[in-house]
Amino acid sequence: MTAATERALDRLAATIAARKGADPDSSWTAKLLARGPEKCAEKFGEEAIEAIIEATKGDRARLASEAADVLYHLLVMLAAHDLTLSDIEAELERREGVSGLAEKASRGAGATKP
Ligand SMILES: N=c1c2ncn([C@@H]3O[C@H](COP(=O)(O)OP(=O)(O)OP(=O)(O)O)[C@@H](O)[C@H]3O)c2ncn1[C@@H]1O[C@H](COP(=O)(O)O)[C@@H](O)[C@H]1O
Repeated sequence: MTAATERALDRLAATIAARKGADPDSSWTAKLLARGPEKCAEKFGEEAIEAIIEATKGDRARLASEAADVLYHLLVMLAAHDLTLSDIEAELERREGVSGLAEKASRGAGATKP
């Protein structure tokens, strides 16, 4: 991830946080949040499936567009649960340096295929 992408993600997260409690008629984000956490999760799921479909087709531009939808809807779903990008970054930092293979072995999960 480039520094520019990080900044865009931070700005988007801040915009989404600012939409909490805003007038639903003034903003798509506010409208989605007003419909509740379950609706936000449903929309995230729909966008994830659209990204999966594009990933199987090989059109990188369309996949990038769908991936942007996924990130936006992920942040909205997290905001619906009062989770911030910082919360997720803290979890990612906690995992840094721990191989997925080692983590899996520590849980006694034997499979070696992803
Ligand atoms: N990044 C996004 C973003 N990505 C997707 N979307 C919206 O998410 C909606 C998805 O709805 P739908 O699933 O119905 O649309 P669809 O995926 O095209 O599906 P179909 O219509 O094909 O069924 C669309 O209206 C998109 O415009 C977004 N809406 C807002 N943002 C960001 O959030 C900011 C604040 O937006 P508002 O809250 O609307 O002010 C914006 O400035 C943007 O930076």
